[in-house]
Amino acid sequence: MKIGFIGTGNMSGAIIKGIIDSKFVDASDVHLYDRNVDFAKSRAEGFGANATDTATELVEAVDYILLGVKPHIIPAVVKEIRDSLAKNDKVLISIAAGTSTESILKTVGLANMEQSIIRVMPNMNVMVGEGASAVAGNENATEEQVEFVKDMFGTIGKSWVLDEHYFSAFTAISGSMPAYVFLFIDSIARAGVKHGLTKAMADEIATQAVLGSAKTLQGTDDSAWTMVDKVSSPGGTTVAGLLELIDEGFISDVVAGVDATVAKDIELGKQK
Ligand SMILES: NC(=O)C1=CN([C@@H]2O[C@H](COP(=O)(O)OP(=O)(O)OC[C@H]3O[C@@H](n4cnc5c(N)ncnc54)[C@H](O)[C@@H]3O)[C@@H](O)[C@H]2O)C=CC1
Ligand SMILES: O=C(O)[C@@H]1CCC=N1
Repeated sequence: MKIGFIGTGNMSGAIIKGIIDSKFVDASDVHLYDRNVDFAKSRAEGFGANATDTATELVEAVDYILLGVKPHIIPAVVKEIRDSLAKNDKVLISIAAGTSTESILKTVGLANMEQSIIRVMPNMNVMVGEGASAVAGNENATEEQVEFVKDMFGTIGKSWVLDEHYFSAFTAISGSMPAYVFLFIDSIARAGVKHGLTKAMADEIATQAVLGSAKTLQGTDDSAWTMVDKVSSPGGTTVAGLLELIDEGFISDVVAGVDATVAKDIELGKQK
């Protein structure tokens, strides 16, 4: 299968790197187009992939087209490629936050074309093969097409087929989550600096501690909460810090952050 990317910024770049590194696709079967044509060309050169001068040229060249542009740009891009889509049996993939498959069909008049659209919410960690991506097909997408896209994201992390209804929640606890984890790591490291470590050393230690904790949790049947108990020795250091964190609002702060992310995703959807 040939896969095309319209918009080759941060997220597309992470996905392209992931699917080429994992050998899901050969670089020669990847085609890139960006409004900034020179940028797409240099990206393509770096990956050993192809670049096109127009979006319609890209559509002609591939089987699956991933829209890697910001949510508000989606209608303009789909309008641009609508005629090429109509002539061919191509599958559209959208990774845009707050953008339902139905809104893509409606806003750009694809509704009469039985256009297959597959919505994916990945996260930045696809870059290192550790993404967490949700996949949902619209009513025109075949099971085979949905499976193909699930497999594509499954080679660069974990992927689940998920009802679109849950995409806002998924965006909050996965799509946006790397930023929140980076903030957590930075906060931990900063605390280390307060207590005398260098920032470089503290960054490295905090990153490894978070990585190891995630791996430990993945490797056990115990819940996160049970693991909290296992680290907390009676009368020890952990429980002292834990109670202070909870007292200072750690749990409710995290939930409030997730709530705000969900609300923004819903708001983005309404702006269409
Ligand atoms: N950054 C992230 O961690 C994640 C982003 N997303 C979604 O991915 C999408 C892209 O986000 P980023 O990669 O962060 O944005 P970005 O700003 O890094 O990349 C967007 C690219 O689209 C190009 N572009 C703009 N207008 C265009 C047009 N008319 N035709 C062709 N190319 C055009 C820009 O030149 C740019 O290279 C968004 O819809 C976002 O919601 C989803 C999950 C995670
Ligand atoms: O911040 C955003 O809107 C995108 C969606 C998930 C991660 N980045």
